[in-house]
Amino acid sequence: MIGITGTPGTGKTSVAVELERRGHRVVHLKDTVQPYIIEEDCDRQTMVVDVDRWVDEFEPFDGIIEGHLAHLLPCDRVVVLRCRPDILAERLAPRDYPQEKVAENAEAEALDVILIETLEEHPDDQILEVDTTYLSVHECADRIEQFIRGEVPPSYGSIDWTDYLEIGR
Ligand SMILES: Nc1ncnc2c1ncn2[C@@H]1O[C@H](COP(=O)(O)OP(=O)(O)OP(=O)(O)O)[C@@H](O)[C@H]1O
Repeated sequence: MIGITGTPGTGKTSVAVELERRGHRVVHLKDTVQPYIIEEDCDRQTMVVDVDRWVDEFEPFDGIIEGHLAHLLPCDRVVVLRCRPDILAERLAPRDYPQEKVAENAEAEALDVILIETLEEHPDDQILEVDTTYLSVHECADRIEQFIRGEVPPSYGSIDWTDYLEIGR
């Protein structure tokens, strides 16, 4: 099972749809969490999920799981999509999120939050970080397919976006 994770707006859904089009079996996290929703957080326009129970009850499969919690699952390998925080804020702009939520996501991206969480769950040699800032969805899908085939080695840690901590504030 390959996980595709990342901060909202990094392009997980877009690349997963492309990989699905190329014949991969893809499961979208948002289609699996419905039974685990505890409450709706209206201020943050988000659902609160019982993550522990969702992880416990998730049945691994041979394919790709896409979503911002995918790295918490027992994946064999994990792709962490990244996007430079200022560009991430631009990608999130059409969503009509409160400014606070855009800034929160940009800050999480600047602080490598999802990568750090991924490193807490998975060994180094199972992780590929992909900077999508200047890659098309097709190019991201190519990179992930190469990683799945073993043609691109695991790697992470070359990104430093601490200069972008104040984006959206
Ligand atoms: N590689 C890319 N280059 C440029 N724009 C992209 C790229 N990937 C996605 N986008 C655009 O960024 C926006 C967010 O993409 P997408 O919904 O796929 O992100 P996501 O990580 O799945 O977000 P969420 O976690 O909220 O579902 C969309 O408008 C999409 O068209």
